[in-house]
Amino acid sequence: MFIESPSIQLRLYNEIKSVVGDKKIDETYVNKMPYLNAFVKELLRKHPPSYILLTHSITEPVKLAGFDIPAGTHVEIYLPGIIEDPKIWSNPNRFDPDRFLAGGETADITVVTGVKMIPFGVGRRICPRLGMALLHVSLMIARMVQEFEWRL
Ligand code: HEM
Repeated sequence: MFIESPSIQLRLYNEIKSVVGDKKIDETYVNKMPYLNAFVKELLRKHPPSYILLTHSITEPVKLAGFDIPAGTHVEIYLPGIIEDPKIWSNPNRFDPDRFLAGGETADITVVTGVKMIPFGVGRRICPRLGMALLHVSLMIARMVQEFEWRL
């Protein structure tokens, strides 16, 4: 997304430059970069690596969104139902890291305080390596932007 948007790429680059200088970015800097963190969050909101989470099997009859689901049913969670819902997000189809900055929208990716954004799933089977994944995605993006200027 930063390749399509030079202004986003420039903000990422400027933040890296101001925090890291000429050193190579490593994991110790990632928490000091609010724009990078907002960018990665928006990336996982708008373009989660998988649009359908892992299948879950219903162990006892349950009502979901008004539907009676019998035990034994396999349930697929389709993320665009949440990602594209204007009741949940303002301008949901717009890629906009700023939505997470300056008191704007919030989303708890660990899903402790609410289910709004679930690229890593939710509940007991939530991705156990969520922290490691966030760090690696952040570092990959930051290194790409630090080393090169990307164009379409
Ligand atoms: C951006 C990267 C990643 C994303 C988006 C992601 C997403 C997910 C999702 C959606 C699930 C299913 C949760 C559910 O059942 O509802 C999951 C499960 C899992 N993930 Fe990840 N994951 C990522 C990276 C990783 C990494 C780096 C590791 C390990 C080093 C990992 C290990 C696992 C394991 C072991 C499970 C199964 C957990 C269980 O069923 O109890 N994931 N992940």
